[in-house]
Amino acid sequence: MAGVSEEENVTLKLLKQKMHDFTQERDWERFHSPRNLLLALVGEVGELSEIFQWKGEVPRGLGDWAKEEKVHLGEELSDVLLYLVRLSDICGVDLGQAALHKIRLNAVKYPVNTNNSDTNASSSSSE
Ligand SMILES: Nc1ccn([C@H]2C[C@H](O)[C@@H](COP(=O)(O)OP(=O)(O)OP(=O)(O)O)O2)c(=O)n1
Repeated sequence: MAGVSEEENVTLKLLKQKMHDFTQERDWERFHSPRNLLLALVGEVGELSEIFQWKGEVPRGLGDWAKEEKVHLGEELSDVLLYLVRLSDICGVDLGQAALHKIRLNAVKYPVNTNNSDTNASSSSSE
C-alpha cells in the first residue's frame, strides 16, 4: 500500500485483513466462530433496520436526513459488511469471487429483456 491512500483503495481484501488484525490483537479469535459471527451479523442487520423502522418510504439519497442520521446509517451498514467479510473469511469463502460468480448466475437467470418493463424477479421465478 506504499504511497497509495488506503481510503481510496478500500477492497474486500483490506477489510478482511483489518478484521483479522483487530481480532488477533484482542485475542478474540475464539469468539469469532461461524455461528457467533452469523448471530452478530443478524444482530447488526436488526440495528440497521431500526434506523428505517416506522419512517415509511424514504427518498433515494436520503436528502432530508440529518447528517448524524446518515453517519449512524454508515456505521450500521459497516457493521453488517465487516461481520459478513469476517464470516466469509472464517468459512474459507472468497467473498469477492463468490459475489462475481453470483452476479454471473443472476445474469443468466434474469436475461436482459427487450420487453424490459415486465422484467423482475417475481415474473422470472414463476416461469
Ligand atoms: N466480538 C466482537 C465485537 C465487536 N466487533 C466489531 C465488529 C463490528 O463492526 C463492531 C460491533 O461492535 P458492537 O458489538 O459494540 O456493536 P455496535 O458498534 O453496533 O454498538 P451498539 O450495539 O452499542 O450500538 O465491532 C468484532 O469484530 N467482534
